[in-house]
Amino acid sequence: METALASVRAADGARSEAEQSIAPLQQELAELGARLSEQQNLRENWELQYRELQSAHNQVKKEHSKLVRDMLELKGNIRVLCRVRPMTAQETGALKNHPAPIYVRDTEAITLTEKTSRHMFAFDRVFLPHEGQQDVFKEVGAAVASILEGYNVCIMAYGQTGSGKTYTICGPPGEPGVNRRALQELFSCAAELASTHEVQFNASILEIYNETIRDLLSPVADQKLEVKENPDGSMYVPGLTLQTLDSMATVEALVQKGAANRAVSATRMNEHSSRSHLVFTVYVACKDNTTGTVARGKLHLVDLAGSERLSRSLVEGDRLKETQAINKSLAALGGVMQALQAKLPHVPYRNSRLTRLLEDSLGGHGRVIMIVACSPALEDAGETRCTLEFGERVRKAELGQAKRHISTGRPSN
Ligand SMILES: Nc1ncnc2c1ncn2[C@@H]1O[C@H](COP(=O)(O)OP(=O)(O)OP(=O)(O)O)[C@@H](O)[C@H]1O
Repeated sequence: METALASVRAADGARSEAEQSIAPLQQELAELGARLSEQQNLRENWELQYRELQSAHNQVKKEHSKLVRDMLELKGNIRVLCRVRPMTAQETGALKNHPAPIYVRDTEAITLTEKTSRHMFAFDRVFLPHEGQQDVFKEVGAAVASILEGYNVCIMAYGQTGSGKTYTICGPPGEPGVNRRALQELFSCAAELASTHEVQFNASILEIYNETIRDLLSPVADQKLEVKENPDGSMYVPGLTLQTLDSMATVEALVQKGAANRAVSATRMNEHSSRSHLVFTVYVACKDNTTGTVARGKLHLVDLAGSERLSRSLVEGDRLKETQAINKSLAALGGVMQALQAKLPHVPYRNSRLTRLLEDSLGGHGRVIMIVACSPALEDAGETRCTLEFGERVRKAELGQAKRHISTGRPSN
C-alpha cells in the first residue's frame, strides 16, 4: 500500500513537473499562434492593398492611353519624336574645346549649331541621350495598343547610319527596343481582353534593298515579291511568310530568324544592314465574342536605311546604286509627306516600294510616329541638320482622322 501511494505521489510530482515545464512552451505556442494570425492579417491587408494599387495602376494606364489617343486624334495622327544618342568617348574627345553641336532646350525643342549658324527645331518629344528604351516606349505604347481596336500604325526610325535607329527599334540584348516592348504590350492587352475577345497575332519581316522586297522569314531566296492592293484599299505582299505569335518566346524566335536571314543576305550582297529598310509587321485580328465583329489592325515597325547624302558617302559602283535607291525611297517618303501636308489630290505612293507598302498606314487613315535619330557628333552636324529638317517637314503633314478597320466574321489575316 505504502509503495503504491509513494509511486502515485512520485507520478503526481513528475506530472506537475512536466506541466510546469510544458507551461512556458504552451505559452510560447499561444504567442506564436497569435503572431501567425497577426502576420496572416497583415498579409491579407497587403494583398488587398496590392490589388487596389494594381487596379489603380491599370486605370491610370488606360486613362493615359486614352489621353494619348485623344491627342493623336487632335493632332491629326502624326507625331515626330527626336532621339539623340549618347556621344562615344571618341566623339567627346573630338570636341576638344568646341561646344557640343546639339543642345536639348526642353522635352520639345532642340538647337543645333552647325559651323556658325544655329537652328532650332520643335518636335512632339525630344529624348535626351540618357533617356532609355522604356522612356521611348512610353510615348508610343498607346498607339501600339490601338491596333487592337482596328487602327493601322506605323512607327519609323529615320536618320543617318550610326545614329541609333536599330538601337531604338530592335535594341541590343538586355535593352529591348520598340519591337519586343510592343509585342509585350499587345500580349498584355490581349490577356486583359481574354474573357470577352478572341485575339490572334501574326507577323512578317521583310527588307527592301535596292527597291527589291525580300522575305526574311522565307527559306527561299530571290523570290519575286510585289506590293498589291486589296479591293478595300489595304496593302499586302502576296507570298509573304506570316508567322503566328502567341508568346514572347515565339517573338524572340521570329526576331532571331529575321536577323539571321538578313545577315545571310547582307553577306551575299557584300553590304551592310544599314543599306536596306527593315519592316517588321504585326497583324492583329481581335474578335468581340459578344457582337461577332472583328477589328483588324496592323503595326509596321520600320528601321529605315541610313539617310546620308551622296556627297558625304563618296560612293561609286554598287554602293552608288544602293545609295541612289535609298535616297530615292527616302525622297519618296518625303514626297508623300509633303503631298499630304499640301493636301494634294494625288499622293505619289507608287514612287517607291516602301511608300507603296506603307500606303494604308500613311495615307489618311493610319497613325504615324516617326522617330528621328540624331548623332551628337560634331562631324555629323551637317547630316544631323538634314535629319532634323526632314523630321520637321514630316511633322507638318496632316493625316486626318484615323480609321478603324472593323468587319464581321472569324479572325484571320
Ligand atoms: N540611345 C542609345 N543609347 C546607347 N547607345 C546607343 C543609343 N543609340 C545608339 N547607340 C549605339 O550607337 C551605335 C549605333 O547605333 P545603331 O546601330 O542603332 O545605329 P543605326 O542608325 O541603326 O545605324 P545603321 O544605319 O548602320 O543600322 C551602336 O553601337 C548603338 O549601340
